[in-house]
This record gives sequence, C-alpha cells and structure tokens, in this order.
Amino acid sequence: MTSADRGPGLAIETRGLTKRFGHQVAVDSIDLAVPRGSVFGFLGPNGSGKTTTIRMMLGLAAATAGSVSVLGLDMPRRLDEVLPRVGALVEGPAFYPFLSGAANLHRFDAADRHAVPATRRARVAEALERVGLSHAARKKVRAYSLGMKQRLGIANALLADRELLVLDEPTNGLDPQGTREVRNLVRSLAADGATVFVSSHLLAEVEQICTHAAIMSAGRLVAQGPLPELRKTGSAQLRLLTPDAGAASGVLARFGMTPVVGHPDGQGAVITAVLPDSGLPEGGLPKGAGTAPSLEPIEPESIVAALVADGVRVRGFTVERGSLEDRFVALTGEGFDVAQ
Ligand SMILES: Nc1ncnc2c1ncn2[C@@H]1O[C@H](COP(=O)(O)OP(=O)(O)OP(=O)(O)O)[C@@H](O)[C@H]1O
Repeated sequence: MTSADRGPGLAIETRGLTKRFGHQVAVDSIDLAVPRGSVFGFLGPNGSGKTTTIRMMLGLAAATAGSVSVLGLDMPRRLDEVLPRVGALVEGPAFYPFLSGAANLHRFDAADRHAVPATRRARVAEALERVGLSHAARKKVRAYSLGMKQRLGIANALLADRELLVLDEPTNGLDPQGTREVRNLVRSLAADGATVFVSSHLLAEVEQICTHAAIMSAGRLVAQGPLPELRKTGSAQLRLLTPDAGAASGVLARFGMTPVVGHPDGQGAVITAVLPDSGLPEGGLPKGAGTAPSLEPIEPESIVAALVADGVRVRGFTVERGSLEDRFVALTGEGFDVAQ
C-alpha cells in the first residue's frame, strides 16, 4: 500500500491492529483502508476476526497492539467526537420487546446526549420511514419479524445524520425477503453519500452491494481493494486449439507457463495453461520465492501475437478468469456460503 492510500480520504484506517485473547490471536496486525464513500464489504468465514475488528473500531474492545482511526480521528482517544458521526449495528440490536418500534427508538434517541429532545419525534418518524417501517411504528417489537428487527436496528443507527455506518452481518438469520430488504437499504444508504462498512460471511452478498472488499482469514487480512481489482488479480486459465502443439508449447513456455497438451477430437491439440498471476500477493513476495513474477500482467493478445509470429496456427483461443469465489476460496482455504 502506498502512502497515497492513507489519510483524509479514508473513513477507517487501521495499522498493525491486533487483538489477542490469551494465546489466541483473533486479529493479527491488520492494515485496513476503507475509502470514504465506499460500500466496503468485510468478508471472511465465521471466526475469522471480523466482529473483534469492528468492536475495536468502535471503541467497544481495546486493541492489544496497533492503531485505528475513524473519520480521521484516533480511536478510542477521540471516541466522544467519533461516535456521534457513526451509526453502528453490532451483534444484533437489543430492543424492548414489549414496546413499539417507535417507542424503542425514542428511548435510544433519549439516551443520546447529543440528540435534541424537541426534534425527537420527527427524527424517529424519519428513521422509521427511511427503513420502510412507518406502517409498523406502533406495533410491539415482539411481533416484528427478524428482518423488521434488523431494519429497526438500522433505523436506530440512522437517528442522527451519519457519515459512516458500520453494520456487522446485517442479514444474518434473515429469510430471503428480509435479506433483500436489508440489502436494498444498504444500497440506498450508500447512494445518499454515507460510507457503509458491512461485514459478511456471504460472498454473493458482498458482490451484490459493495464497491470495495477486504478478506479476512484466521485473523489476517489476506486481500483488500476495489471489487473489480480483486476480481482481476489471481490466475486465469488459457485454452488454445491448434494443430501445432509442439511449437505452441514452446511459445507458452517462453511466457513462463507450463502447458498441458490434450488431443480430444483429433482436429489438433487442445492446450491448457495457467496464465501467471498478474498481481503480487498481499504483503509482497513470499520469502525465498524463486523467480519473481512479472509485475506487468501478461496480455492475452501478446501471447496470440507471439504464437502467430512463430507460425503456430491458432484455431481457438480463450482466457477464463477465476470467479471472485475461486479467489476467495484460494485465499481463505474455505468455501463461502453461496446463499443469495
Ligand atoms: N471475548 C472473547 N474471548 C475469547 N475469544 C474470543 C472472544 N471474542 C472472540 N473470540 C475469538 O476470536 C476469534 C474471532 O472471533 P470473531 O467473533 O471476531 O470472528 P468473526 O469473523 O466475527 O466470526 P462470526 O461471524 O462467527 O462472529 C474466534 O476464534 C473467537 O472464538
């Protein structure tokens, strides 16, 4: 990461952020950079350290080492200035079941010493409207579905104007309808200009609503960046159809590839090869790496040009990138739930 990636353009920044519970390292020296205005997906399997990181960001847990700044201010030192500008939904909201949704929000608003009492009623009504719960404002929360409770939690986070929303697994446990509602809500919050930091163990969810993502695995941050960039990195599979297998293999080997030759249809050879990774692994090259991978991605068209220049007859040529899911599985060593 360059120094240009840091600074006032970031809504959240952590450096070397670490949390140990006894001997267990739950969060292992992570450097997160969440750009302002992004919808940032914080992705990782259960137990990978997402909630612990979020708790440290919000001053709910003390870091063992490292630093966090939120909206450009050090946490937890500047907690009092930061919290009024941040809406959070962490580990499921706790509501009074015997009170209505509106009455619950009134209580939360009253507990906020920055909230002006005279405008409380309007603020609560607006937050309920924002999450589509106006019709259920007077209903007791015990009669709310899980999706409605989650939306009420987000309404609570929206009681004041927020520059940053931090949502920990906001669709966890929701049925498909509730999930859709919450996702649409997250999209519209982002469209209004807030930075939204949303954790999830669902890859599909992050792909649908996020502009950026970070991937956690066993307490470590294994990748982060804009989604299109994360999709681009990683290896791709090349497939070449040619009657000139020997010459073609020689050309591919010159590009550092290891071609595999098959003869499935008698029409010529089908050669497959893995296009070398175009991106450096997070944190640079592994120690002791033999040959350094090229920093420049190998363009498929330069391979075709080299094949043609060497007189190879190219009858078919395709390059398929792995999906984001392939990439995440490769990074975390675990599959992701694919629930929509
Ligand atoms: N208070 C605690 N005491 C001891 N260990 C903890 C504590 N909180 C979390 N851990 C451990 O730290 C690790 C990371 O947990 P964390 O809840 O941050 O992960 P997560 O990615 O948010 O997972 P999930 O989606 O299941 O909440 C886990 O192994 C967990 O058991």
